[in-house]
Amino acid sequence: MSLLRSPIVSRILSRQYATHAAGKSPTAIVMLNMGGPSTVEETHDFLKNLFMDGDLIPLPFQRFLAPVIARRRTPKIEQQYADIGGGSPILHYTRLQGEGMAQLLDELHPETAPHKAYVAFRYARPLTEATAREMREDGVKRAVAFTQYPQYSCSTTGSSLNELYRQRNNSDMQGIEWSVIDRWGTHPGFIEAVAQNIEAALAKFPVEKRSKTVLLFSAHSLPMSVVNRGDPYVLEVSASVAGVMQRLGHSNPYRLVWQSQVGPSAWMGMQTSEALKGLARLGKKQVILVPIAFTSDHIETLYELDLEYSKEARELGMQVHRAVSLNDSPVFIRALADIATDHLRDCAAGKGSTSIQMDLRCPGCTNATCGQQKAWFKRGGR
Ligand SMILES: C=CC1=C(C)c2cc3[nH]c(cc4nc(cc5[nH]c(cc1n2)c(C)c5CCC(=O)O)C(CCC(=O)O)=C4C)c(C)c3C=C
Ligand SMILES: [Fe+2]
Ligand SMILES: [Fe+2]
Repeated sequence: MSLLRSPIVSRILSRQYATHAAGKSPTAIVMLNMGGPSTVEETHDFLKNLFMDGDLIPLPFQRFLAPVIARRRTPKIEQQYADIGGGSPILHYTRLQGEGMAQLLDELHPETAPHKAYVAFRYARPLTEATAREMREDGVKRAVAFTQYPQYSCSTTGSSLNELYRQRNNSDMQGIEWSVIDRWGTHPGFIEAVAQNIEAALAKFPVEKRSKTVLLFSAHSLPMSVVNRGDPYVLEVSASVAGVMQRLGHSNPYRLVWQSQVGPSAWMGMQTSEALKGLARLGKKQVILVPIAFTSDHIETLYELDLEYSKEARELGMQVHRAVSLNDSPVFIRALADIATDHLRDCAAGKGSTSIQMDLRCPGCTNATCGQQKAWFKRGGR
């Protein structure tokens, strides 16, 4: 079937036509995430943008060092994207999730309809500038910055919000009223979607082995320098794990471990790969790996968990399955729509344009942009 004739594409086109015909500018729901290279060739630009980001990796002489590090790292990471099928699926799934969410939102919150999902990535296309251009062309006057990181960190959601703030004087951004959905790691719909994927993975083990299977929740680690300045990410990931375990009725033993450390500094542990080795040594050989801090597949699930760690674990005689990522889960897409609905209702009720928690900077934060950004969003982006 040609792409243009597929039911999902024709539904989206007819919604866009209806919006245009009604002459009403859409309420923009801007899906913020880091992004990933959609093709292997985009890997270098992705890494360069990533290492240029002082909110994620503050480097001395950043403008000079970042391109050097990116170039050196590119061949290894290109190979990893080639090994997972030729690129990151983040854009594919973010668009799918956003379009599904916007459709549900039109029904759940008709007061602000029509809704249109936009994607603004921090390090890969579409970058914030391109998204802002698209929003101006659509005549957007009201926008919700909706982080796609369930748990807040200054190095992830904070970085995306700082970038939106830096772009505020861009002519495409003028006249837009903003509000922010800055975290949602304990939302019941998110918890339910993760729990259902764990149950499906548990079903792969024979009934008599199921309750002994260890659930190993794995999240991208953070440098200890970030944790120690009071970043809320570790606390919020832990809260997500607690929520999932409560929903599962504490049916299994579990741990939260951390993956994907980069570079020589100290990072939050225990590392996922070490935890698997430790469990093998203790004779706990049935494990389910559960990605808990990302909403779609990416290099950390498809390469690190599925290819690297699972292979190592099998060599230690372990049986390891991975809970699938949220990707196209309808339960998750409904959760996104519910989160956005609650937010739009709260805004209409005058309850503020960000969460109360977003107002509080990390006690050790010395990044002036963080403070200015929070104040700007609190004023509705004015
Ligand atoms: C919640 C998720 C993530 C946090 C927190 C996070 C922090 C963080 N990351 C780096 C450095 C790198 N991350 C890289 C890739 C990458 N990171 C995440 C998520 C989080 N990062 C994802 C989903 C991805 C992959 C994207 C995809 O596959 O599409 C990379 C590039 C890959 C590599 O070179 O290894 C780097 C570098 C730091 C320093 C950091 C906290 C400060
Ligand atoms: Fe990362
Ligand atoms: Fe900060």
